[in-house]
Amino acid sequence: MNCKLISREKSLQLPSAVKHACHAMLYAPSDEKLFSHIPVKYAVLMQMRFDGQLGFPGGFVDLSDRTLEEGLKRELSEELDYTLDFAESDHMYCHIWEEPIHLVTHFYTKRLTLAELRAVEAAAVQGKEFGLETMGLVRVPLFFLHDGKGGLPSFLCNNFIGNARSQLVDALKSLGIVKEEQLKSALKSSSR
Ligand SMILES: O=c1[nH]cnc2c1ncn2[C@H]1C[C@H](O)[C@@H](COP(=O)(O)OP(=O)(O)O)O1
Repeated sequence: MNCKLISREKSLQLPSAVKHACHAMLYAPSDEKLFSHIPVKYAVLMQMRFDGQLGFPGGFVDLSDRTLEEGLKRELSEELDYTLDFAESDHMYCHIWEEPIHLVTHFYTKRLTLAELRAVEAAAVQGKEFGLETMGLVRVPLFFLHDGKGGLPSFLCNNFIGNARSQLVDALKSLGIVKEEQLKSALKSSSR
């Protein structure tokens, strides 16, 4: 992937021709159980985009947005028909891309309650972008089936936009949602 880590501070000093896009991983602790006995532990949201790739909700920051977080809030409200506030502390990291356009992608994570996350899911299907820009929110299967492939390893075999796949893996690791060893094994089986 043709992108490099850059600090948030440096990214904001780049020339105005460089575009900024913000995307967010919404997640919630969950007491749900798969097949009534496998604890799910967390619900993590991604979305199926219009182009058939998986990514996180969000999009380009406009000149009218006073801050990155305001741009993210506006994009989420357009895409998901749900209003969520973001703080600078929700910013996880950002990357600069030189090809195909000069772009900085900012990645945020936001912890919700399960009730809030379900409200986001319910609102999204009513949103004006549902079935158009956004083909639907999906929960990331975080479990591992006995065959070693089903669950997270299979999910990681999908097509992801930009660096959304590594954003997902980094967030699952840094937030302690999936253990490092399990992530390594999921990445290994998904590359076979
Ligand atoms: O989830 C993502 N993670 C990293 N980069 C992403 C993600 N989704 C899109 N992108 C990149 C590639 C796109 O060209 C830009 C803008 O994003 P997009 O969501 O398509 O923007 P609009 O909704 O059209 O504003 O970011």
